[in-house]
Amino acid sequence: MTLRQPEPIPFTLLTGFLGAGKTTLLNRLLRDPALAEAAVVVNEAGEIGVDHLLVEHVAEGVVALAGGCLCCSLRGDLITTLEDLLRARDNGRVPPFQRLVLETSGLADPAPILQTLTLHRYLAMRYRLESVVTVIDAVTGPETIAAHPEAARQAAMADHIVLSKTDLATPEQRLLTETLLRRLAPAAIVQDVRTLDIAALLAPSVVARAEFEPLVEGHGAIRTVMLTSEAPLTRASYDLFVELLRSAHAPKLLRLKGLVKIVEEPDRPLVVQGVRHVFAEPRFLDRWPDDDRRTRLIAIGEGLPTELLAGLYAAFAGRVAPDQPDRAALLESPLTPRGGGLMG
Ligand SMILES: Nc1nc2c(ncn2[C@@H]2O[C@H](COP(=O)(O)OP(=O)(O)OP(=O)(O)O)[C@@H](O)[C@H]2O)c(=O)[nH]1
Repeated sequence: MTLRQPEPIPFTLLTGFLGAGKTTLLNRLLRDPALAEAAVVVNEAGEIGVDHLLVEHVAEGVVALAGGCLCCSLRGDLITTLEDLLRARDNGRVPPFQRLVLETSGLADPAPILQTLTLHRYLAMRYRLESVVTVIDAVTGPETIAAHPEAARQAAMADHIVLSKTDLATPEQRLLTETLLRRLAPAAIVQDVRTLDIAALLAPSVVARAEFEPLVEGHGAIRTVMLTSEAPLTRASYDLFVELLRSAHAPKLLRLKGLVKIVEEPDRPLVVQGVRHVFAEPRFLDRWPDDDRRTRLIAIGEGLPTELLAGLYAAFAGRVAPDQPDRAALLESPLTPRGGGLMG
């Protein structure tokens, strides 16, 4: 009697630069019946990830791989995670998921991740790479690609590109992004997120993917700072904290995201979502996604001094809602760096 090889599980790599819209897209995909039986692995560069908390709907099927970047320090962890998932599936400890989606951190170079998965004998037998889906911000895409080699690689390795923020882009910005993508990824199928065809997005790639050597390890001067705090902020202090970060440091603050503990709403965390100077309207989750009820913020920027972000947060957490004179004082405070400050 011969043992039948199990069918390989289709696997989609979801990538895109910091804040491009990967998690937003993932949440949308996971609501689609085509992905109802998917396992999801989310990687983040911070010591403690928050992205997996922001992935809705599949709380139990989401595995977070935080603590480093998959393309640098976490390759071994990725192998272990994917092996563990298979074992749990084979033993019936998790439902027999029919697809794997791996969301990379925004700074990941996809090449070493693909190499890890395609060169590993067992994983290559059990998972079949179906496509690389790259999310590109239609507003900031060209600027990001010009400044960050990781972003250029993510675009160049895509089978499918999803253009996000097309609702915000001017016709000129969009044209510039599309023109650049035609040069960088001529074979990729480009879709607007607003008119997304999910079936087409999940279809196996038919174009042979070019081989890429991994980038040199590390991501230059980009650093991730994780802030955790028991101390809650009042809603007014939160608004001021963000206003300060945004006005004084946005040029070098690539990403700020996480959950904030708010005095007035102890049972619901406030979700912070900032990409450069653009901050989404903050919203409360219905409840804390896990037992950890601390503020957890991740800031990613060029040369971020941890102490300053923590100091700024502490300055706001330590006071009740500042009134106008206090606010003026804070804006003048030495904690409020200017010209090459927090991120400089
Ligand atoms: N207007 C608009 N906002 C969007 C769109 N896609 C994402 N966003 C917003 O952009 C911000 C970042 O989105 P995320 O989905 O968290 O981006 P990400 O790529 O997962 O971010 P990282 O994991 O930090 O790299 C959030 O505030 C989203 O609501 C879009 O198509 N239009």
